[in-house]
Amino acid sequence: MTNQKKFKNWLQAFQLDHPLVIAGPCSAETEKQVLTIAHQLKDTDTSVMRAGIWKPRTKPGNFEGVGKIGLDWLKKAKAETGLKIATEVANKTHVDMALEADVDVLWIGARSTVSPFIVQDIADALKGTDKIVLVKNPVNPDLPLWLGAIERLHKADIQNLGVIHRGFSTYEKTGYRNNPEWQLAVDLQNEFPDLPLILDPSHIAGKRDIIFDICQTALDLNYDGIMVETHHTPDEAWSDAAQQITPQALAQMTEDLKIRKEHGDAAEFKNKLNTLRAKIDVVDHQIINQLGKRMKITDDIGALKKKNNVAILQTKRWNEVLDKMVSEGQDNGLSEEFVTKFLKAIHQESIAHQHQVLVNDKK
Ligand SMILES: O=C(O)C(=O)C[C@]1(C(=O)O)C=C[C@@H](O)C=C1
Repeated sequence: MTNQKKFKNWLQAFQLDHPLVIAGPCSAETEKQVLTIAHQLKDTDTSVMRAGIWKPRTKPGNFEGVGKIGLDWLKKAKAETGLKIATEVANKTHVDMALEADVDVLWIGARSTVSPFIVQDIADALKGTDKIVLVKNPVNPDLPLWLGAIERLHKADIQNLGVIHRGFSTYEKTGYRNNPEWQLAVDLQNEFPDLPLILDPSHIAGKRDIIFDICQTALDLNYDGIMVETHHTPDEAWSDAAQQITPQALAQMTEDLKIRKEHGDAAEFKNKLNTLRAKIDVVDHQIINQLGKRMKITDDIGALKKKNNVAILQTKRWNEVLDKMVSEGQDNGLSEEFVTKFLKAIHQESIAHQHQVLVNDKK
């Protein structure tokens, strides 16, 4: 599958002068709840109302969605407000019911995207549909797996495709419910610049207070839209209460978000940008050179260790290096998360170099 301009067609058909907004509750709970939220969303930038009908939950015993009846409530919401409607599908039965209810946008959840079997079943059930089908990233940060799912749908002749970035599971504590790993979405965008890319800030954040910042980052990275979990009484929501915001908060947020253009034309802007990019090129060059020098020193240490029969991994020393650099990083405006990741990558490379020296006699 290669990038195609026509991937953008369905998005352009919305004729929006702002990013696409998909909003609505994590789960449809009651008819009254769905209709109340729909009417409140009608007065915002929202074009599509979302609601989970079947909810994949980590543990059994939690609320697992209202099922088919929720589709009737969504249909009613569509009839009363003119909003398009969206829900998650995870198997052929869901797909059949959603198509029968004339759901406009169907998305495949992160827990389904991980399984090529599930994705293939859904692709087969959706074959040739003109509905919009969005694929959430798999729970694990695996770009080929994400792309593979999109390709399966593309092969099933589904024309209106897009992706949703909802962040990735991690064992480490990061301050996010699901780590954004922005680089992965940027890599996907580089390969498929015309495939609409929607952000799901709710699942990345896990809590309300950082949703705005996550959305702004995505808009700065040219995302095409946002899908935000929205509830008229978020604290009383039956699922994911902490990450839902009110339709009023959503309206305020979309007003405050800055939409930046991908390209600027003014000559002055171009000149200044070129100057700043030239400065970045110089610094990047220095970073790579210095890293090369550091690795050469590592090789020397490797040779010394070999002679003295000392192990490569020196945890105590490494933790000292890490602590010192995290603190220096903070003085230089670099987050602990970034410095730790950066140094871990250096350490791995260092170990690989020494391994070459000790095992393969490189030096
Ligand atoms: O100090 C050492 O013993 C090294 O080999 C250098 C180094 C590093 O890259 O800084 C590499 C591996 C060790 O685990 C600790 C530190």
